[in-house]
Amino acid sequence: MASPPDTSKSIKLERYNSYLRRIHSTKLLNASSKLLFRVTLLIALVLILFFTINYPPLSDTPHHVPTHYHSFLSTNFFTSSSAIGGAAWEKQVRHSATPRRQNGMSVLVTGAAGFIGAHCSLALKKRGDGVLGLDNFNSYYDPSLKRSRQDLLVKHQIFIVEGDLNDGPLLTKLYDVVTFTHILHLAAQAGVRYAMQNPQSYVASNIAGFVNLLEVAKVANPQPAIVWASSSSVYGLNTDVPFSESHRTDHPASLYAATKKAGEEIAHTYNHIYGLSLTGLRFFTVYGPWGRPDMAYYFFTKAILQGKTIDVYQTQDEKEVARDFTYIDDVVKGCLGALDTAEKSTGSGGKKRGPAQLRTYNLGNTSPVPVGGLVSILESLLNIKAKKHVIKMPLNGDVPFTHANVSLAYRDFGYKPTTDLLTGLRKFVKWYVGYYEIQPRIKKENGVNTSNPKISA
Ligand SMILES: O=C(O)[C@H]1O[C@H](OP(=O)(O)OP(=O)(O)OC[C@H]2O[C@@H](n3ccc(=O)[nH]c3=O)[C@H](O)[C@@H]2O)[C@H](O)[C@@H](O)[C@H]1O
Repeated sequence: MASPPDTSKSIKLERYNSYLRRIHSTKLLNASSKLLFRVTLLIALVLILFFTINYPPLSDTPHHVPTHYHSFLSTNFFTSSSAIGGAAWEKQVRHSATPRRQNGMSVLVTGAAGFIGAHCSLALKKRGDGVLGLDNFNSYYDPSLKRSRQDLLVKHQIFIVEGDLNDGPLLTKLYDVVTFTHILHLAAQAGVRYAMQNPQSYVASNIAGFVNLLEVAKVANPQPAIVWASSSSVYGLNTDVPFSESHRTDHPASLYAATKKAGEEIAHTYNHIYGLSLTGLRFFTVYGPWGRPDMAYYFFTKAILQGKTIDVYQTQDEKEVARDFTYIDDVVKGCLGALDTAEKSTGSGGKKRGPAQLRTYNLGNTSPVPVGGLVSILESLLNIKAKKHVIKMPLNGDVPFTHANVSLAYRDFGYKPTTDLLTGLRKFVKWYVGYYEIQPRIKKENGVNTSNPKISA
């Protein structure tokens, strides 16, 4: 009989093989679960990234501008202040916007850290109206000047929200917190000549930004009355003098002027369709303390003090170029007059309920001065002879002259400019040398001293 086969070896082998299979399958399982874990992690990260980019939380970021506007906005736009949307922030917003007098207004001032915006904000606050500022603090000119204006406003309990006109959710949020009775819309891309360098910034602020503001205002309940900054530049190459509101404005000389003119047409549309009360103010070369460094009177002062040459423009036929320079305090009175006489908007729920007020006014000085005259006044106030380089005006959007007829503004809200160029520039120079801590060779008899002057609004 054959001996039975020795199975012990094959059983051992089988057990060993099964052990190896188990180890192998466990390893496989481990490897596949690791892979699964990594893939899940990656998907989660991608999803988080996607939602963060497309739906940024309102409360976490002060600036949430639609991505397609990013290219229009200056890099400085992204400087941040306190987080928007929190309880502390809402408290500041409410406090700033609450009027302190009976029947006072609650005004949203856009461009509040700007030249005219800062002066108007102070004037409104001083008489007991509530003011909330909005400004993007862009770097078109030295933002530290805007910060200094902000410091001044903060001292007067005026809070400026740091944000952009194109930020719809932010504007909506402001309306959720405050029932504004009025908007004084002064935020804009200003400057005639800069439009050749950065045309898109004019479209972004003066057209897209304005439309965005009106879109939010039209659905507000109640709708606010809006007073906003147009410009004397809309008269373009008009030769009828003085410029009256009924004159032609369809031949602008710069893109800046064209965007302001577009603003006037846009205002007409929102008034017509939605019953928004709209008043456009055509400002004529506004100057004064805390002014804009991109304007001629300002950078001429700087250049004269530094002994640098200034370009003084002439027309092509060698005539003097002239401007109806208007002092800031006069313009502030005009802005407040326009706000005081603005009628209520008539729409509600985004629908017009009746005809609403639509107005346009010149706010000028009614007495043009040639640029040469401006330079002579500065020479005399600074007691320094300017190094003048008289050249023909380059084709840069400038117009040869401006001259306002202000009878409409006088009739409707008593607008009457009272400051001549010498008086206004004296106040400007006094502020300038104080602000920049300059000790110029200023004649005492010019009434300019170097003590640090206060804003005169
Ligand atoms: O009323 C307005 O709606 C506009 O006013 C202002 O524009 P303008 O009236 O052009 O003021 P501004 O630049 O100070 O030039 C003053 C004079 O100096 C001449 N000028 C200028 C530069 C130069 O180098 N040389 C020179 O002679 C120049 O030819 C001009 O005659 C605002 O900037 C603008 O934002 C808008 O608000």
